[in-house]
Parts: sequence; C-alpha cells; structure tokens
Amino acid sequence: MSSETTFPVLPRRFSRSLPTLTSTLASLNDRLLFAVPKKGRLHTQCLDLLSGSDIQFHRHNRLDIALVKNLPLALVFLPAADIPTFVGEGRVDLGITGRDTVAEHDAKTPGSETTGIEELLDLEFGKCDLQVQVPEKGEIQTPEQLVGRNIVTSFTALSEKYFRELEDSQDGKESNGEVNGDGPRKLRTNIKFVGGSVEAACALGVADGIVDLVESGETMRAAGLKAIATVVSSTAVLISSKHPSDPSLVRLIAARIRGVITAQKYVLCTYNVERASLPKATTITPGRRAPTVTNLQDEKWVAVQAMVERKRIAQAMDQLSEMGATDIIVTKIENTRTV
Ligand SMILES: Nc1ncnc2c1ncn2[C@@H]1O[C@H](COP(=O)(O)OP(=O)(O)OP(=O)(O)O)[C@@H](O)[C@H]1O
Ligand SMILES: O=P(O)(O)OC[C@H]1O[C@H](OP(=O)(O)OP(=O)(O)O)[C@H](O)[C@@H]1O
Repeated sequence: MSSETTFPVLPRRFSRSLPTLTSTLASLNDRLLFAVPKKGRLHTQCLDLLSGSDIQFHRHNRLDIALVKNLPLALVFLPAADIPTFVGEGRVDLGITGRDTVAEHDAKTPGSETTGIEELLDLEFGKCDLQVQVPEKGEIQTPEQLVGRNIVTSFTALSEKYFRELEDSQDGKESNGEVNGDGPRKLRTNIKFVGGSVEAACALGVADGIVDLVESGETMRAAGLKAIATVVSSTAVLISSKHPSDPSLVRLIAARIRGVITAQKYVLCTYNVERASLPKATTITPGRRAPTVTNLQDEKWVAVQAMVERKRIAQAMDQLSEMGATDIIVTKIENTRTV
C-alpha cells in the first residue's frame, strides 16, 4: 500500500466552497469583525452605507463572511435580531441593527446595559415603533387593561419587562383601577412568542393584545388593530462591543459612516446676495457652524455657501429668492467628515 496521503474526492459543490470557507476563516484572526443584517428591512441601506464608506468586499455565494479588501475588517452577515448577542458577548466587534433588537437583548440579559453593547451612532433610517396594539373595536383602551391577559409578540423580553412594570404599579388594584378588597393580588400577564405575522394573533383568538413593530401603520390597520402605547422607538444604530479588538479602526469606521449619513442628510446651497441682506440670509442658511461668505468683484454683493438639511431646502430656496438672493444653486454632497 502506498504511504502517500490521499484525499477523498469531494462533490463539486464542496470542492469549490470548502477552500473558500476554510481560507476565509483562517484569515479572520487579525481582522475586526463587523456584523450587518443578512436580509430584511435594514439590509439594502446597510450595503449602501458600506459602499459610501469605501468598505470594499466581495461576498461569495451562500457565504455569510466576507473579507474586506482595503481594510483589516471582515463582514459577518447575520439576522438583525441576532447581532446584539454577538456584539454583546464580544464575539463581533461592530454591528448595525435596529435599536429595538438591542433593547430586546438588554431586557433579556440583566446587567448588559453597563457591560455589553455601546451605541456609537444613530443611522437615521429603519424608523419604527414597537407598540402595544389591540382590536380597534374591542373593549380594551389602555395597556393597564391588558394586565393579566394574553399578549403575543416576537419581543418577549421587552414585553415581559413592560407588563411586569404595569403589574407592579397595579399591585393591589384591579385593572379597572379599583383597590382589591382582599389585599394585594398580582395579576400575571401571559406573554407568548411568535416569530412573524404577529398581527394575526388577536383575530385568531390567541391574544387580547399584541406588541409589534409599526412603521407606516398599514399592517396594523389592515388587521383591524390600533396602537395604545409605545414600548420602544427605534432606528438603525451602529453598535460596538465594550472592548473591540481594534478601537482605532472602530473610530475610523464610525467616522466614515457618520460622514455618509451627514452627506445624505444635507445638501450644499450657494447663492449671491446683497451685502446688506446678509444677516437675514444667514438666518435662513445658518450652516452647521456658520456659512462661508466670499467677497464678489461687485462690492455690494457677496457669495454665500452653507450646508442645509435636505428636508428644509425647498423652503429655504423659496425664502432666499423672496428676499432677493440670486443664482441659488443646490448641490448633492457626495461625502463629508464633520464633527
Ligand atoms: N416595518 C418594519 N417592520 C419590521 N422591522 C422594521 C420595520 N421598519 C424598520 N424595521 C427594523 O428592521 C429590523 C429588522 O427587521 P426585519 O423584519 O427586516 O428583519 P428580519 O426578521 O431579519 O427579516 P425578515 O422579515 O425578512 O425575516 C427590525 O428590528 C427593525 O429595527
Ligand atoms: O407599519 P408597517 O409599515 O405596515 O410595518 C409593520 C409590519 O412589518 C413587520 O412585519 P414584516 O413585514 O417584517 O413581516 P413579519 O410579520 O413576517 O415579521 C412588522 O412585524 C409589522 O407586521
């Protein structure tokens, strides 16, 4: 028998994917790990942020880890709801997810507010509210009336916390606010988990109320529900572990992402205005610190340049032209580095 080592012939699918996964895992050691949602509502905007921050990577088909070509960084694609666990335990250094998922993780992990996760940046997209909802035409009007009843949600830890606090504040009282004559009697609200389609639970008779995310409110209204309280308001956030492997790289990534967010939020407005009108023009376009004012050949006039919030720009242009400003030009900002 030959002493030569032989390898089994792998099926074609494995012979291509195994070296990729193996070599990828082998090169993770010196890299900062950055978790991004692998699908769902936040996925596309996260990819846009990475691209705007010049974080270059190629994700192989079916592989949830991608090495970044131009930085000592590796991206890990994970479900948004799992990202706080990986970051909180320090397995991953950085992550993008919804603040609601961080709040759920914190509610599940006592003490994690001070030990696990640091919120570095509000990314200002993925806005939604985690709300207590009940049938629109039902008898329940307040969250207190749900104490002792059935709640269905995907956010069990936050819902437990929310209703335990209500139960505590109702200790010795009935849910209608009357004092219970037999002394303190705490009602326990029953919180049940479902992974999706939470809004169907009331109509199916499984729940008296639900705790679910509301963005436009369309799902809630279509299910015949109304919101009676907000448990958490959420946007996408950049989070880091308390002890990242490379703090200076974390700062660099955060600065790049902040730059992209600011660029998306502002436009650059330039115009000419009579020097005498400058104080008034400055109140319309105060800039982030102050507007840039440049002398023109014509001494009576100046040129002004200022960053203006995109959502305010149409109104600012109306006001500027009304007060006599001319040559108003608005330019998209590609990227920024601001404080
Ligand atoms: N209308 C919305 N519904 C749910 N989540 C939203 C909404 N708008 C913003 N989000 C945010 O997106 C995060 C991820 O939710 P999403 O449901 O997309 O994740 P997922 O469960 O991984 O995806 P999928 O629904 O495809 O399984 C939420 O935690 C929340 O912060
Ligand atoms: O206020 P809206 O804009 O209607 O969005 C809210 C809905 O979106 C989410 O569900 P998703 O579509 O992610 O499906 P799911 O029920 O499977 O979680 C959430 O759970 C709500 O049902």
